[in-house]
Amino acid sequence: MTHGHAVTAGAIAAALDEVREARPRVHCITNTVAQTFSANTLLALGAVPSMTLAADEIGDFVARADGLLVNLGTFDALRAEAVDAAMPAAKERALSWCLDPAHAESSPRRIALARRLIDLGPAVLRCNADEFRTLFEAEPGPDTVARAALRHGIVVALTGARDILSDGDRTVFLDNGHPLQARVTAAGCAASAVVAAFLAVIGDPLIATAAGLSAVGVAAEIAGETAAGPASLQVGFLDTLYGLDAATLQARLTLCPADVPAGL
Ligand SMILES: Nc1ncnc2c1ncn2[C@@H]1O[C@H](COP(=O)(O)OP(=O)(O)OP(=O)(O)O)[C@@H](O)[C@H]1O
Ligand SMILES: Cc1ncsc1CCO
Ligand SMILES: [Mg+2]
Repeated sequence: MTHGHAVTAGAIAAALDEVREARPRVHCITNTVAQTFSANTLLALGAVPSMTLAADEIGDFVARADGLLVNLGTFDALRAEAVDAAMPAAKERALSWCLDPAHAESSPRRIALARRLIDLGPAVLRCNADEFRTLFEAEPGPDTVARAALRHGIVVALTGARDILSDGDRTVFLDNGHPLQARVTAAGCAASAVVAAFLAVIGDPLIATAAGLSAVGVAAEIAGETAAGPASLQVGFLDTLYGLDAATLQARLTLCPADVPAGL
């Protein structure tokens, strides 16, 4: 395991500016529920989404992309073929990609798929607590997240009221966000798309993940201050993400290192 730099508020704020400047193209193999909101979230951030799934052209899209998301929600035959057709191009481009094992807990097929894709080496696995429990057969916590990251050589980002992020060496908590996010469908899927955009630009995958999830969390938190419910949260989130500047992100960031015992 290579030891990366400390995950600092300054590095996270700088990452937002870098992503805005780079305008990365992010190809998303994602579920039918998440597609429009994820594309709008990427556009609000300043990234360029594409969503095509057809096996005979997805390779061309990925060949032009800077980032890639694979999300297992509504994982039908079209999406299964899309993943197989996309992977050679992603490998050729050496893309750092994000895996979202949406609803892995719901079927044995989904668990097997998620495990097969983890073995293909995503840079980041972004999951919720149910998905984490199912995939790693452990209760979510900083030590179990760090152990999963270390075992697979990836960043594991577990989201919820408190996000826990680890690359097996560095483990951090992020407390930004708003409870109404859990009442907007595919908020986590959109967060994974944002992580894919940051991975396309930022070389350190843990810093990319922390920056992506904190941009989402801070935007939701600000939007939540005036939202009347889930619908206005969703609208306000897109507007706030669009207008979010690095100084506001840095000022509102609630990041702290987690103390994980050595020798996992
Ligand atoms: N109670 C909460 N308080 C603050 N932030 C939250 C809360 N619940 C979720 N979030 C935030 O919402 C975002 C989505 O995470 P969540 O864990 O709900 O994803 P998910 O379960 O995969 O969602 P979906 O499958 O609907 O896309 C994350 O950025 C997370 O930090
Ligand atoms: C509701 C739903 N069903 C499959 S994917 C999805 C959105 C993310 O949970
Ligand atoms: Mg999810």
